[in-house]
Amino acid sequence: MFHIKICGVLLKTDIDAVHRAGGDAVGLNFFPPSVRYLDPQSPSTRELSAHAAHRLLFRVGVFVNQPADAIREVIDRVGLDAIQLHGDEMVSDVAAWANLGLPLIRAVKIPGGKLTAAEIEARVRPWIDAGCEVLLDADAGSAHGGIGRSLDWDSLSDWSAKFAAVRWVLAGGLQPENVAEAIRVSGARRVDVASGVESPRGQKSAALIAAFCEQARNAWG
Ligand SMILES: O=C(O)c1ccccc1N[C@@H]1O[C@H](COP(=O)(O)O)[C@@H](O)[C@H]1O
Repeated sequence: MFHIKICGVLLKTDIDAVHRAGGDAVGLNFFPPSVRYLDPQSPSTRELSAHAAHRLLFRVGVFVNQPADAIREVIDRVGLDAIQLHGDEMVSDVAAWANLGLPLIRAVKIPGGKLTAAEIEARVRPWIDAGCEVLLDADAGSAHGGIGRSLDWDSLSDWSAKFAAVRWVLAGGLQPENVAEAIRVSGARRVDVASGVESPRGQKSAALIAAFCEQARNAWG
């Protein structure tokens, strides 16, 4: 689906920076409390999404606890390529979102500290079996995401080695300084970042986006 996703873009210049840096996806955030929130009713959000499509970037809509009907309205109005469910959604409800006809990415919140491969697998497996791709992020409490908290990459390495067929995305606390190490230790083939490429918080930095993408690509060789 993508290798490097820069999440929470707000401006066309952010999208141009992702394109220049060699990222292949952007996240459009539709969670109102987030500093990265985009109003789906605003014409500028549709223009932003169209600009990402023009740059051939994969557009992922980030939603928190939104019913399928509400997400359908955003898709129709803004244009998206995939849906990221980043709240407390229940796997038993997945059919409603699957009916929207776009790939589903489930953010699985992983608690801090060491976990066994079996403990991670227990959290991930129901979503994989329901047809979702999974993005592993730190538990951010009521913020749900985007707070720069890292996972225990060693634990992920044990899990991904045992369950090598699972396609997954590493998120949580990544930044230019640690993304190569995170990839090396965890074995991630895909990464996602929001706060780690911002300065100040909420404002994407073209220099940090470029450094992040370069470090990730170098780590993959
Ligand atoms: O970015 C946000 O504000 C956000 C809000 C609610 C749900 C998800 C959000 N972002 C996602 O969280 C991960 C991790 O963020 P960070 O890199 O640790 O700052 C991010 O990649 C987004 O997919």
